[in-house]
Amino acid sequence: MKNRRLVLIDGEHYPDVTAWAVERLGDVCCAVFLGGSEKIRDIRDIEERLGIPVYYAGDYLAALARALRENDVCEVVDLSDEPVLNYEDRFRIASLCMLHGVTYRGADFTFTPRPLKRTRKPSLAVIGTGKRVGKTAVSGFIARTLKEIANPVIVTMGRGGPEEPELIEGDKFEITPEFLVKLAGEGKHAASDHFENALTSRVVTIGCRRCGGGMAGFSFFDVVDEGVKLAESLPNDLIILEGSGATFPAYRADGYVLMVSAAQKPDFIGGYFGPFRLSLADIVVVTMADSVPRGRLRKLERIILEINPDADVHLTAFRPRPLGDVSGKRLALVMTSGLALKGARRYIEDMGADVVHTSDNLSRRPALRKDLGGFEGIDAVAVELKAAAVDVVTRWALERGIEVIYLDNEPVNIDGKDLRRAVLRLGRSILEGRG
Ligand SMILES: Nc1ncnc2c1ncn2[C@@H]1O[C@H](COP(=O)(O)OP(=O)(O)OP(=O)(O)O)[C@@H](O)[C@H]1O
Ligand SMILES: O=C(O)[C@@H](COP(=O)(O)O)OP(=O)(O)O
Repeated sequence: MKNRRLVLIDGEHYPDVTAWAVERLGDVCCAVFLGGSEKIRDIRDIEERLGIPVYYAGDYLAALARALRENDVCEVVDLSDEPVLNYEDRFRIASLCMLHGVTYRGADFTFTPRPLKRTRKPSLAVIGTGKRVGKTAVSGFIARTLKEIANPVIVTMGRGGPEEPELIEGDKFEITPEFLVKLAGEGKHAASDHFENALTSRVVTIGCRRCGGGMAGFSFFDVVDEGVKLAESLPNDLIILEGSGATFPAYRADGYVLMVSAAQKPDFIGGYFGPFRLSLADIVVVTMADSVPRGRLRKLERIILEINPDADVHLTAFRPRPLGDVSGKRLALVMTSGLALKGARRYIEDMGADVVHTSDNLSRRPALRKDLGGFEGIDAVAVELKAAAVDVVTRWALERGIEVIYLDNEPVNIDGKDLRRAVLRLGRSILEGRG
């Protein structure tokens, strides 16, 4: 029965002290010995004193993983402490507990995962280690790629999403600037991910709302369950579950693609709850890999493969994919960051555009409005469908009769591998595995 406890113990406590704590806890089915030898002679002494199985291995995480596989526990209680465990150790243990869906509780902390539900239809989760790491860009790429073998629907969960799941039949109608400005006029976040995915990939999308995000990746409140229920009722045969920021839907998907930005602090990938997300991943897409030195990329790859040796790691960069013709036009180019702008500008100019104005303030409305004031003599504005792209930029352009060309970000491999083939392989294994 799932209300039993596993305790973490060490040799820095006298066996009598550990036994006393186990007695006070109650309902303990087994223990994992983490190390330390100061106050014990032999692990078998502890096992005899406690009268429960004690798991032990050179690598305590391996011992804990085995104990969790072999025992149906609801929580792991940490009766250890410094110097056997430090902060890094505890976050590695916490990640493993989240992966197994069990609570990790210590003297002054508790990490509790949300139960991961299963979708009835085959599902693929597209999650990330942070905001703007490329989930939406890659999720759209995945949807366009898997349209070759499936009929996908993308369920998103943005902080600007609707209270009731909103169905956008991106496969049936073209999303225009006028349509989006009308939505913004109704008070909606018209740059929300479900609009962006429908626009860039011409697939069915369902927008949901979430508020708050924990450290392991769970949102505080969301309406994803209702969104998945709607997706299950549609004729689509594959559900793509897109995360938001560093949170992701509380579902055990059939496959995972994890986005990691090369620009993020390595500690956030290899530490805290990075190992939890990395352990879920079938494919790890390192985005913006062209914006950091090779040595840093190699270090990031080492971190990823040490934690998940089976992950298929792809080093990628983004290339702008205008959803309209930019050639021969005098353009204002508007994006969310200076790095993005620098990366995209030359590709847009190689397509024959004359970029005469730029702004990297798409997420900073006052500065963006100031930049717009200086956009003179342009034929069109090219803008990502994010942040203030509709309620500020698109509205400004339409009021002046200026064309709006939305930009998608297309992931391209810079490591000689083929992300498209990897996605097709994963998609096929999910469909066949659940077919
Ligand atoms: N060459 C580049 N270098 C750095 N950043 C880039 C480059 N090209 C595009 N970008 C940025 O990468 C980001 C990818 O955004 P995207 O919305 O796909 O991420 P996300 O993880 O889905 O974000 P959110 O959590 O907001 O949904 C965009 O903000 C884009 O401006
Ligand atoms: O509200 C949404 O759908 C997304 C995208 O909106 P922008 O960030 O692009 O404005 O925000 P998220 O909460 O995922 O960061």
